[in-house]
Amino acid sequence: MLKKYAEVIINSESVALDRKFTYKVPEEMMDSITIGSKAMVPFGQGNKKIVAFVIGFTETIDFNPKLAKNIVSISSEPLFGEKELEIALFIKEKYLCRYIEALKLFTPPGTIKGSSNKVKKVISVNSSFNNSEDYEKYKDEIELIKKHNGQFTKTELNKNLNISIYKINKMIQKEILAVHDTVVTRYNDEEFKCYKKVELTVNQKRAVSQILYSNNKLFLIKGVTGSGKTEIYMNLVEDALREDKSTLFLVPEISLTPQMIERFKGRFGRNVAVFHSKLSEGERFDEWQRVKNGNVKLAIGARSAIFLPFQDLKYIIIDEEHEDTYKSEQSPKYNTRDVAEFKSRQYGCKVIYGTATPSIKTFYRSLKNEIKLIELNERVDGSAMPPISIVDMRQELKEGNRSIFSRKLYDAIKDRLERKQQSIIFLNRRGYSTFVSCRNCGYVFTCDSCDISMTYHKNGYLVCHYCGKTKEAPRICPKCGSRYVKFFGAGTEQIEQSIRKTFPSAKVLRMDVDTTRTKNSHEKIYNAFKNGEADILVGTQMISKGLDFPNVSLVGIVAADVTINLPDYTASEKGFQIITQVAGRAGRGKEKGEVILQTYEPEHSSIQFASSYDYEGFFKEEIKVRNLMGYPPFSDILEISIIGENDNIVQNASRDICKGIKEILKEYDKLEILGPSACGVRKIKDMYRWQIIIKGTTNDKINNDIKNYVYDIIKQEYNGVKVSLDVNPSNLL
Ligand SMILES: Nc1ncnc2c1ncn2[C@@H]1O[C@H](COP(=O)(O)OP(=O)(O)OP(=O)(O)O)[C@@H](O)[C@H]1O
Ligand SMILES: [Zn+2]
Repeated sequence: MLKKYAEVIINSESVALDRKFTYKVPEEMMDSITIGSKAMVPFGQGNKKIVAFVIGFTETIDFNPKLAKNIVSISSEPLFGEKELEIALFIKEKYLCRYIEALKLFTPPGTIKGSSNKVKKVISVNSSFNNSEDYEKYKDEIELIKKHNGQFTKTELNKNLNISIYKINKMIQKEILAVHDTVVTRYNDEEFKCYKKVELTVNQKRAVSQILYSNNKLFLIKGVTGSGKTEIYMNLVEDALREDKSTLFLVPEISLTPQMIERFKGRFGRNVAVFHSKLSEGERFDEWQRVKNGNVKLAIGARSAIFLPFQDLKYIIIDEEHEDTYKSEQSPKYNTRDVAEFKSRQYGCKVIYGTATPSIKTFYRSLKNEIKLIELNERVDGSAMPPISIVDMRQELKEGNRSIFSRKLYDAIKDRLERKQQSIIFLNRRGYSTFVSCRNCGYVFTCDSCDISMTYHKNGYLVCHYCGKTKEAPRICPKCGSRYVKFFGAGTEQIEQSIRKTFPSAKVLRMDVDTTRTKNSHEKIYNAFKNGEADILVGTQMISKGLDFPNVSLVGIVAADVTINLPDYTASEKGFQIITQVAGRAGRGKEKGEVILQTYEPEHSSIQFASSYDYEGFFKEEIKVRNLMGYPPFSDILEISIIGENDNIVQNASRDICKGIKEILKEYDKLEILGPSACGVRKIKDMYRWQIIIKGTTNDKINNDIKNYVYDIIKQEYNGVKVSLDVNPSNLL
């Protein structure tokens, strides 16, 4: 086709501009313009030049050709290719986002703004230099610099090799030294200790060859904690490398632990790209380029790494498959699993899901043979799974124990301290006390901006975990003036404090959002615990997965109830998963492991099944409930959130929208429309939140019809209100 006209998407967040625009391609550009070209185009009345992305070509247009404007210029290299465009369009349709949002997923970080390689001016000895008189004079410096040719800048030479700036300048003047630009690598180039290859167990070998030789494209490795899944992944990476092909290894953000990177870089060398949200834009740019240039054949990354520009993928591995973080919560609200499977269809690569506790949906798909199931039911060393004993905390209270620790957990911690073994104490709640209330009138201290109680932190402040607002902890109730202000519930801070008090000799570390804010803090805590500098690690879900410390023989779950009681249809699933995962941290070395689980609801099915490591039992029961209630995997969910500053207006808008949607969906009697109702947390950051939920067998067309309708009514009638749509959100809170 002649590239007479180009269809472009304007780089703008405005909903009104969310469509294709057509521009004329000047003749001199016809050869170089392609899909993915970044173009400058004149726009609007004033013909202001703005950035746009080329997504297609056409020979005819449906308006007066005289009105077609010319593209002004294009970038020398396209930012994305046809395959990437296909995925972007898939995401736009399925996850109801705008063109530009979907396209931006594929543009290298910062390139729209004009980021580029970082260069610095380094110095080396001029290759043509041969003046013996000068050589004698500067002999020492020349020899020194030669050893580090092209490595240092002027100031670095001065600092590292102790040569005066004056001398350096002089030598440059005399053309002994030459200055030139070099690209600075902004990725971590650290060398890691070799992570030795091991002989695979029979089960691991079987898993690897099933993946290698089967015609299936999708696999689920369901392997108990400590069954050696990582080693299987590494064998796949090697298999790809043998053919000079690439592997993408995805992990949840919080599992992107130093341990993981250490292992992969220790096995495969420095040429491993690492990609996650804590990197700076420059670092992300450089990693992106390394992949694009084919300089790395393996990337480890969190969700967004799925968009790295690999063209020769053989495997996409998704570790801890059950994790929520594979679903994006911001627009585009894509599900990484869907994108991976789309890529599999495009490139023919295999997708491997791995976890000890598959999500209900993925396991269900494996039973229907959409995904090939591979099971590993034993730990690598054949050791038993650490037994989980349940402690009923109601009974403890009855018998006069008011402490956070049951007697059993107390004894176990004490025992490990004596035997110089390590313990992990888990509580999925940070802070000191979960909420503060007045015993006299019942007043609960809540955040002014959010409909949520504030958490007491040890520094004497109340903190809102939704918006981060703080206020000084009160002594007197602001409502009734009483002095009986009491702190309820425990968080990780209090656990830490409590352990320090009860076991003064114990060395304790804490890992949660509050202790890992700075860049390398996570790594420091991890290393300290690994090196045996502490006896006890206290933490939230951050410590629940992936960690492999052989000296940990005790895991204490302080209050399992926290994880199973969220008002959401996935609560049981999440509860089961997290208990199993944390329990799996125990007994991974020579010592036998033990898990003590404290709860007020020992009869809860998640707790019962988890305590006997009975995934199948749990699944059977949960899938029944889902079927009965019509929840996924038996339906799809479209969640429409309506958000605004004024609760009344938000409610009114929600009702109107709901009415309209009922009208649109009236032929689809199998779809259930729930709401409008206030969200689980009704107000966050001063914004009121309502939701409408559509449940049933929806499809892209229905969803897009609803999207268009909703955006229209908002535009026309409810200017101050925002809506967002989410397809199969990971929870409905
Ligand atoms: N074939 C093997 N021989 C000896 N040791 C092995 C072998 N495979 C794995 N290991 C070791 O077993 C331990 C557990 O493996 P790994 O961390 O991969 O488990 P996992 O299945 O990923 O568990 P989790 O789900 O808890 O993360 C590691 O210390 C690993 O080095
Ligand atoms: Zn708040």
